[in-house]
Amino acid sequence: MGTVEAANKDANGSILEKNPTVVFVLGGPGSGKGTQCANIVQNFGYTHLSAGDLLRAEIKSGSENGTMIQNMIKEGKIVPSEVTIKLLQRAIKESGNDKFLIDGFPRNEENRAAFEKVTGIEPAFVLYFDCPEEEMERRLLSRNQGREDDNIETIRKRFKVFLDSSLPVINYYDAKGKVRKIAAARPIEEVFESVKEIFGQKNEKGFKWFMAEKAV
Ligand SMILES: Nc1ncnc2c1ncn2[C@@H]1O[C@H](COP(=O)(O)OP(=O)(O)OP(=O)(O)O)[C@@H](O)[C@H]1O
Ligand SMILES: Nc1ccn([C@@H]2O[C@H](COP(=O)(O)O)[C@@H](O)[C@H]2O)c(=O)n1
Ligand SMILES: [Mg+2]
Repeated sequence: MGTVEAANKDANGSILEKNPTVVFVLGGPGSGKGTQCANIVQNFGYTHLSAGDLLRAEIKSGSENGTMIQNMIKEGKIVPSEVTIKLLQRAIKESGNDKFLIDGFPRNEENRAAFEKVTGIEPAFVLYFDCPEEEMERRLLSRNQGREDDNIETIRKRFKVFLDSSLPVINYYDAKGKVRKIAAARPIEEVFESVKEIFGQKNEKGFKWFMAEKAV
């Protein structure tokens, strides 16, 4: 199968109608990915797909994978890619859109390689919210959304997984010139001003392509 066909394969191996634009939104737990994605959706017409939200919805749906997912999330561990990618592909197909913010994915090398292999999709770029742990910890402990993983014990495990498994994925994309790094330890509106600079400027492919070596 050629690249274009591979790029359009869905969860069942059938061919998707569109070849979507994908932006991966990465950053540590509590760095503000979900908050900023909501702003991007309002301003730039993307569909926001949070891998964590899709996994939590899968638990609630009573799926056969529910208990396994719940246990992984409680431990801050990464759910096998096969499960998460199926959820993402289904959401992409059901959205009817062709522009996606994929938030919290890929979280490790297995996520990254499996998504590329199964879908053939390369991200347009990777938005990386860079935030110190102390700030992320403060935010998570006062989020109050009833998440089972927003307790200090699980938060520490999530930070370790981020450093050990997720940062290498960000470094992988950085080496390909695809990372747009944002200094995230600022007020929400200020962070969004930097985000807008990245989404607001376009070239013939729809984006301003540049090397963001420093956080904007
Ligand atoms: N720039 C900011 N300044 C202060 N608080 C913020 C900022 N951005 C987000 N928050 C708050 O911090 C908490 C975490 O934000 P958010 O849920 O967007 O993070 P996240 O990166 O999606 O986290 P997770 O990976 O755990 O899903 C929320 O309560 C949110 O309101
Ligand atoms: N690619 C992913 C994304 C998330 N998880 C699990 O969900 C938890 C919460 O994710 P958030 O993005 O909402 O913080 C995360 O700690 C993982 O347990 C995953 O397995 N794979
Ligand atoms: Mg989130």
